Amino acid sequence: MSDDVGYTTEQLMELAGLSVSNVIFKEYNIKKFKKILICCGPGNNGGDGLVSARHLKEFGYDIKIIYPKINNKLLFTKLLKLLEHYQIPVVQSITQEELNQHDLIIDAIFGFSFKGEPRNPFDELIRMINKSNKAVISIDVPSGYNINIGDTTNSLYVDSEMNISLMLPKEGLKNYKKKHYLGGRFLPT
Ligand SMILES: NC(=O)C1=CN([C@@H]2O[C@H](COP(=O)(O)OP(=O)(O)OC[C@H]3O[C@@H](n4cnc5c(N)ncnc54)[C@H](O)[C@@H]3O)[C@@H](O)[C@H]2O)[C@H](O)CC1
Repeated sequence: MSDDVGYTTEQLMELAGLSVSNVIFKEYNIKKFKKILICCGPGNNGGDGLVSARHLKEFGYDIKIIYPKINNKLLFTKLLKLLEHYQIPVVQSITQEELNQHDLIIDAIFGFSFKGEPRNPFDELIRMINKSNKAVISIDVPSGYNINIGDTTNSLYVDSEMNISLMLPKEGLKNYKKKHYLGGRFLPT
């Protein structure tokens, strides 16, 4: 699959994961934020998380991935294989206590294809992230946000301190008040 400027999803994901890693390296001092947990969802947003894991490990961070619903498409199988080579642990469930042992949490659970309210097991994971009081950053959109209207009353979403939008900020982030980066591939207008 490719977009209208000829990049494959794999290439765009690689650019996205690299951009995310560069922002984290700039913003989160490696001594203070050594241990990073990357929470990956079942779609391409989760794929961005899997890519950034590899780059962040190259930068020197200790990385662990929680990936509750593994995507069986070839692209994801290849990404997981690479992570094995990098000796990055991938688990399918985590306790609150284990999650709290990290210095920084990356929310790569849902991006622009999220709909409705987060379902099991991601609802519980989002609650655990919000309970942790750790630094949390979101990729593309805070998971659980309605991408058209943002956070809605009573909705469950990741309360991150920073968002890294990919390509262009989504409509729902119009009133986003936290730190906000733009990364990934910039499409010509
Ligand atoms: N070409 C691009 O624009 C690129 C985008 N990138 C990133 O990919 C995401 C969008 O990816 P996509 O696969 O379309 O969807 P998501 O990752 O957002 O999630 C889909 C996944 O989630 C499940 N799901 C949806 N709603 C729920 C729910 N309420 N509860 C539980 N599960 C839900 C759904 O079934 C799917 O399995 C974009 O934001 C960027 O981060 C890449 O960078 C590549 C290029």
